[in-house]
This record gives sequence, structure tokens and C-alpha cells, in this order.
Amino acid sequence: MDQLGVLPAHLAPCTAQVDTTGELTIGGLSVSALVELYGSPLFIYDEEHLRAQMRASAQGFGQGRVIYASKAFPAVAMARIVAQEGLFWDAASLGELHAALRGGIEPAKIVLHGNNKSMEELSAAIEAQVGRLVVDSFDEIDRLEQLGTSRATRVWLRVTPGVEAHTHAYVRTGQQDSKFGFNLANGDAHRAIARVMASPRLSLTGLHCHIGSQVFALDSFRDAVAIMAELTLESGLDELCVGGGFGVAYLRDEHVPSVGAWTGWLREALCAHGLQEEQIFVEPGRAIVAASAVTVYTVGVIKRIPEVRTYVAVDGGMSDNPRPVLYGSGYEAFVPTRLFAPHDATVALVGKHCESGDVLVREARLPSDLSVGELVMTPVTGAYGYSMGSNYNRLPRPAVILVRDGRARIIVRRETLDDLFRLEADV
Ligand SMILES: Cc1ncc(COP(=O)(O)O)c(C=O)c1O
Ligand SMILES: N[C@@H](CCCC[NH3+])C(=O)O
Repeated sequence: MDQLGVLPAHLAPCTAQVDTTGELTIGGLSVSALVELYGSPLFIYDEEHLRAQMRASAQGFGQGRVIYASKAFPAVAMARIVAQEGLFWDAASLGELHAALRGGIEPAKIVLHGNNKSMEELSAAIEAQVGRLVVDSFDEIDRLEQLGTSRATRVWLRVTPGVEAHTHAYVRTGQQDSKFGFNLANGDAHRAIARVMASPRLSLTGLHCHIGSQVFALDSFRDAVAIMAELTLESGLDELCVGGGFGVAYLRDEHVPSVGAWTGWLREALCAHGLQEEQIFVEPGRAIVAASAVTVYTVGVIKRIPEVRTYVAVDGGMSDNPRPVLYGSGYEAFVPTRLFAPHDATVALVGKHCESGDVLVREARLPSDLSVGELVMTPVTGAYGYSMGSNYNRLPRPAVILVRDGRARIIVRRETLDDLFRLEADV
């Protein structure tokens, strides 16, 4: 089915269905019943969708290995699923490393990233015996040598290949002017390779690059693959990771390759450049997790300004989804209990924060007879929503639930007022 009422199927989690009354179900459970049980706002993740995306990414990549970029959604429950599906886990901090360990990811399948890793992060990674440590700077090489690492720690170097990915400037990472990695053009990458190869304490096994996030153009990857494959082979290294960043559809008119198509294309391109499947890695985050979740809100206020605009205010906002404010990202909105109703009015869907910029969807299509108390849902919020959320205006973070086969589990409970004050001293 291409449509679930007015909801385009490609924006919905894979188990989403619409019942005869127009109500959306996910994992066999009605969205309104879930909100009744777990409260609003609510993140609903579809476990089958997550597993299907992980399997598709791995299948497309053949013998290559898929690393889940956990920053997109680094919950412990997510780590458990990643462990069961056999993927690797990219951690970019001590917190993301601990989520992996708590979720049962084998340390050998953890890849530690970060452009400014602390001594504490480096020693925790070495102690845990993570599978790959991705070195990002000359200062980090100094730190590792000070720490007295042994050659048991496998090291990759993050290279900045000088590729301008076609995406938002804030999430572009492969160009020369970047805080990440060793630049290829000015000779830093070659100097770092020579230095780490000569080190008695470090064992260089591969290279890494990541050109940016929410990238749609295959051309950007094509250039990065060619440059990185050549550098890996000329340096005599065994492993190459070409990062993630595969774009996903957020809007009804956007259509993008599936995650399996992305990884399949990269596998072919890397092999065409002379690498063996066993040598290659990819690192998608968003493409695995984004469309697996929806956020459901409750409408609290409808403000109509004739001939100007209608504002529909919900009980969350930029604290549970900062992407529209940060990157001007677009989303769609739907009433999950009335998917057969025409969504015939254009309104601004806004949050409850003290900022005029706290807009979730600037021009949302919602029913013209929408009323206070109804539910509104934004799909494709599984990546960089909860993980980049905040407590701005002292809003407690929403609950996150995982649904599957008619069963729901809380994987992150809703914050309470006590949670909000737990760090404050009693003065
Ligand atoms: C090191 C690294 N690897 C992989 C990714 C992939 O994340 P995504 O596929 O969500 O863009 C990122 C973030 O963009 C990253 O910083
Ligand atoms: N947080 C960004 C992506 C950054 C990826 C991290 N390297 C986003 O939503 O879209």
C-alpha cells in the first residue's frame, strides 16, 4: 500500500496500518491507546522496522561490515537490538560507549570516534578493548602514546578527503575546512599514516572518512570512495570505512534509495576500486533509525489570525525535535486518529517553548476542523530527535516506547519533575 489514508507509506514505520475507522496502528497497537497509556508527547519506535533496516543494510553490504552510528539514537535498548542483529556500534563519547556496553555489544564490535577524545575516553576504550579506535588528530596520537597503548588496539585514521557533500553546511564533514580528521590535501593524512605506522604502541589497520549527513547525491560518495580506496591500497592497509550519511525522506514528495540500495552501491563501488568485501565498512545512523519512529503530541491551543496564519500549539517542540530550528529541516504532520479525514488546512505546527522560532512544521497540512485535545503526529523522528533533545524551559523529556507484535515496552521512561532537579544542590 502506498498510502495509509493521507499518510504516505514511505514516511511510516513498516508495521504501520490504518484501521477501518482511520486510526493508525504501529506494531499492532493503536497510537491513541498508546498515548492514553504512556502519555504525551510520546516517541513510538517500531522494532520490526529497526530490525528490517539493519538486515537490509547488512544484506546490501555483503561480507562488508555495518556500523550503526549510534548518535542518531543511542538508547541501551537500541544497543541490545544492534547486538542481536550483529552490527557494529559507533560511539562518539564515553556515554555512547557505555550505552553499547550496557546493551551487550561485544567490545570488539565497538568503534570509538571523536574529534577531541579525552584521556578518560581513550583509556576507557582501551580498557574495554574496543574493536577500532578512530584517531582524529596529532594531539590524539600524542595522548595515545602517553597512555602507553599496546599494539592490541586496532587504530584507524579519520581522513578528510576534501569532498564537498551536497547537504546542509552544519552537517558537512568531508571538506578541507573541517574540524574533523587529517586533511589529505595538505599532507597531514600521509604524515599521520607514517607516524602511526612507525609507532611501536599503535597498530594501524585502516582508514575512515565521513563526508556528511543527510546526503542525497551519489556523486559525493563516488568521489570519496575513489580517493579513499586509492589511499588505503597505496598505504597497504587492510580496512576502509566510508562513513554514513545516507539521506532519508522526511517529506511526502521525497523519495530516496533504500538503505540496502545505498550499501549495495557502495559495496560495488569499493570492490570496483580493488577492495575485497571483507575489508570494507559503512556507518549509517539516520538511514537505520529515522523512519522507525513517530512523535505523537497533543494539541493544546489553536490560534487563528484571520488572513495571517493559524498556529497549532502542541505539548512539545524544539526540546524533543531541534532539527527544524537547527537546520530548517522539514517534516510532515498528521492526525493519527483520523487518517481518512482530509488534511485540508495549512497551519504552523508550533511547540510550547518561549521562542518564536519554536516551529515543528512551518506549513503543516492538517484537518481544518482540528480541535484542542486531538493528537498530532510527526513521522520520521527516530534519528537526532530524542538524542539531540533538551530540557529547555525545564520541560521533562518524553517517554520512548518500543512496539512489536501487539506489545509495547517503555525503553526510556518519561522524566519527572524530580528528574529535572536531581543535579541541583540544595542551597
Ligand atoms: C563519524 C560518523 N559516522 C557516521 C555518521 C553517520 O550518521 P548518519 O548516517 O546518521 O548521517 C556520522 C554522522 O553524520 C558520523 O559523525
Ligand atoms: N544531527 C544532524 C546530523 C549530524 C550527524 C552527526 N555526524 C542531523 O540531524 O540531522
